[in-house]
Amino acid sequence: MLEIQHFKKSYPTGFQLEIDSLHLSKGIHLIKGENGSGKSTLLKAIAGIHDFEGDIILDGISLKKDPIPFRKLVNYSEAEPLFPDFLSLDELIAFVSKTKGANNSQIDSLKEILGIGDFSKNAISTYSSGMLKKAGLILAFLGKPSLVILDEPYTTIDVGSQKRLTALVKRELERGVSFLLTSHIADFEDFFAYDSVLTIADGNLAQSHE
Ligand SMILES: Nc1ncnc2c1ncn2[C@@H]1O[C@H](COP(=O)(O)OP(=O)(O)OP(=O)(O)O)[C@@H](O)[C@H]1O
Repeated sequence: MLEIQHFKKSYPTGFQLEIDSLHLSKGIHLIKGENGSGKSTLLKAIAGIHDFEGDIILDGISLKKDPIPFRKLVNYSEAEPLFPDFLSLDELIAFVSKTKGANNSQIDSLKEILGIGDFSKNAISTYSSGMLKKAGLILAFLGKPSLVILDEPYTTIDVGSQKRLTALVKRELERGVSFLLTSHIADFEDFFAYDSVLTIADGNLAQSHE
């Protein structure tokens, strides 16, 4: 499903993450690591958000050679999502739905699952932290992604929404969507039957198969 080749990302602060070669099979994968170890750095690169050395290939499509078709296949929910304050979530959903090919029935169903009520009509500037997280999450499920990246998906959302999110991830997995997740929740390793666990430490990544 996903191949990472000769990956290197460094920041002016001196932080560097290097992955010579990594293969992720179709399914669900967990990324673990301490604060500041480089999890979000890797996820942003896979989502095509920031530059890096090397290449990432999803379903045979190279991010470096074919960035637009690649990005159509990847959906990403940030740990701390930021959106323009003056837009409403409904406006964001309409925009992303056009690019990702989502229809109204998918939008309505995702809104119900994630507990997104009338607040989606209001400007982002009025949202609580949980509402903001739900905004990021719904956008990550729109259309027909091959890979959904969820960075800290459970932070700040209420317990009912957490349970429905878990069921949603399991349903989409059965439909053939792959997932890459991070979480600092203590027993998160028990939430899903991961196909592999990736551990980042000291700028390097190790993979173990469950
Ligand atoms: N835009 C940036 N510019 C410079 N340094 C950055 C930038 N983003 C992240 N870093 C640095 O890169 C390192 C890895 O950060 P990253 O956000 O990937 O960690 P993380 O594993 O996701 O952490 P956390 O668990 O706290 O979310 C940190 O040392 C951080 O300070």
